[in-house]
Amino acid sequence: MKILSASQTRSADAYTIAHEPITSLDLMERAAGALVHWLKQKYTAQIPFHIFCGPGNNGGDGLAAARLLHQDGYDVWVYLLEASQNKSSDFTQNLERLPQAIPVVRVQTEEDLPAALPKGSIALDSLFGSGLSRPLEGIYAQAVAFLNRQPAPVISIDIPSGLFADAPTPAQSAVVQAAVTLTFERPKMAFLLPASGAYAGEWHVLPIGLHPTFLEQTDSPYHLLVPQHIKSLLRPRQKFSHKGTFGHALLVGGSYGKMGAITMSGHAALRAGLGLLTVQVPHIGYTILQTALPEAMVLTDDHAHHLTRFPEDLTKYQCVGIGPGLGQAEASQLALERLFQQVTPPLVLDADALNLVATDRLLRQHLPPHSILTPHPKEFERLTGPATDDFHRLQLLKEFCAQYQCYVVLKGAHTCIGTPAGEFYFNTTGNPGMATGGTGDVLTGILTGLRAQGYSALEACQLGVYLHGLAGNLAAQAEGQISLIASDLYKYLGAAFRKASE
Ligand SMILES: NC(=O)C1=CN([C@@H]2O[C@H](COP(=O)(O)OP(=O)(O)OC[C@H]3O[C@@H](n4cnc5c(N)ncnc54)[C@H](OP(=O)(O)O)[C@@H]3O)[C@@H](O)[C@H]2O)[C@@H](O)CC1
Ligand SMILES: Nc1ncnc2c1ncn2[C@@H]1O[C@H](COP(=O)(O)OP(=O)(O)O)[C@@H](O)[C@H]1O
Ligand SMILES: [K+]
Repeated sequence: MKILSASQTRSADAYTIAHEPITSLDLMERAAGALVHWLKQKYTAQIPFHIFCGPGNNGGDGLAAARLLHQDGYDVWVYLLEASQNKSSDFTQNLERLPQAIPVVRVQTEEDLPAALPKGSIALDSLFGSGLSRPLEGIYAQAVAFLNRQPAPVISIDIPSGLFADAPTPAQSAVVQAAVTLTFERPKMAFLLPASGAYAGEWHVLPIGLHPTFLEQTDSPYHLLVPQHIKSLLRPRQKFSHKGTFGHALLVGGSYGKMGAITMSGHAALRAGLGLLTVQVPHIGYTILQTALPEAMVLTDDHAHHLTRFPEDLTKYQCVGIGPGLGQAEASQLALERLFQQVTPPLVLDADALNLVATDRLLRQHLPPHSILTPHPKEFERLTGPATDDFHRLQLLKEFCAQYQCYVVLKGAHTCIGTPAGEFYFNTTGNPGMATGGTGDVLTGILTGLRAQGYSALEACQLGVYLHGLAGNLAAQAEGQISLIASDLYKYLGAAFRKASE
């Protein structure tokens, strides 16, 4: 699903108004109807709503929602913050349509704000939406500070006021801290990035029937991974298939004290449907692997504690995953240099393999094209240099993927897959329970297992990242987020495959 910029959203609104056709006022009515429908599912008419409206169409949404909630028997208070001269015409018309019975407070100075919102009420933030053109100041910033100190939960309409949809919001700006954001048609980029995403709280997308032709014809490099797409990628097993049908992968890693990482990757690769798995570990890992992962074949390095060489013949493997628990011994770095100078099967590089690539220019220069790299933000910035903000990090991601013709899985709450073609795919599954050691190793195993089965690099990244997060969600449902550990992810991977194919 494409993610649209604020200006594309404006064009989508305009296109819908012209081609459906529908008046702008009626489109706003539809948006407000979707908002109120959502609110009514969640809150009974005993809950009072305090609605803070700005001068633009976002404020217009708030006014229309106030009228609809009032008609449905809810207690509603409206606070008008319209210092701006440019009130939108839909705002003005919705103000005229506001029933007399709704109390309206005109807020021009801080003194006009109430001391506090009554206990048990909900605040709706419709101060500014995607039309925000500069940081909030004066009474608008004061209203934001007021909302942020209320115990009442704040529900933001379309986007937390003060947050830029698709550019960095300057530090120290006044931004509403929403408990929930109800956003129209598509999530905004800002929701997917760590610095800004926290303001949106839990966000829900409300479809408002923007014109499908516009959505189809508009190009965006930014995409969201959605269940329908994931389902379309999954390949069901055929009756006469055999283990050879599902690929043979090699996983390389593990070092003294870090054998768990490669063991978990191995479990995950097999649970991802892989036909055959060989794991290469340093000598001390032999018994550990044979015991903990009897389904895998094991090759041992001559060295007891770390990797010094890759197998001579790699042609029998359809994918090689390198990195979990690898360590950064000089001999391992040399082994990687030798590997990169030959023709290799598709590679998945993680953890210390990435750290070695980051410190060794030769390795970077010879990075085999179409490799999959799976850094967390710190590992990523070791590869590219520091990012000044989340949007700059995406720019670095784009440049890195283009320069090295590789796929980068930039891990986080909304993991982002960067591609050589300059596209970005944001994940929608996963939860903070997954912020625990070893979950990245599990992802490496899943990606290696999928790639070896013949999924393309992009397909493997999309499927792997989505299923890894979905397994995390299913594990959290059963075990809770706090107690979730990395091995739960491959325990629930089967359930994730089943759910994704429903
Ligand atoms: N039919 C449709 O189009 C639909 C639209 N929908 C809704 O519309 C919302 C977008 O509406 P919008 O474009 O009117 O923008 P919005 O954010 O309300 O305010 C812009 C106004 O604020 C002003 N302003 C900006 N920054 C400012 C600042 N820092 N401090 C002070 N003023 C500032 C700016 O003035 P200017 O920048 O020119 O000074 C302008 O006057 C969207 O999020 C969704 O909720 C839905 O109903 C679906 C149908
Ligand atoms: N808050 C979060 N929400 C969703 N997923 C998360 C969150 N925190 C971490 N994850 C996921 O957990 C994994 C952590 O990987 P990584 O940092 O490499 O861990 P490790 O090195 O311990 O294996 C990534 O796939 C990441 O997307
Ligand atoms: K808002």
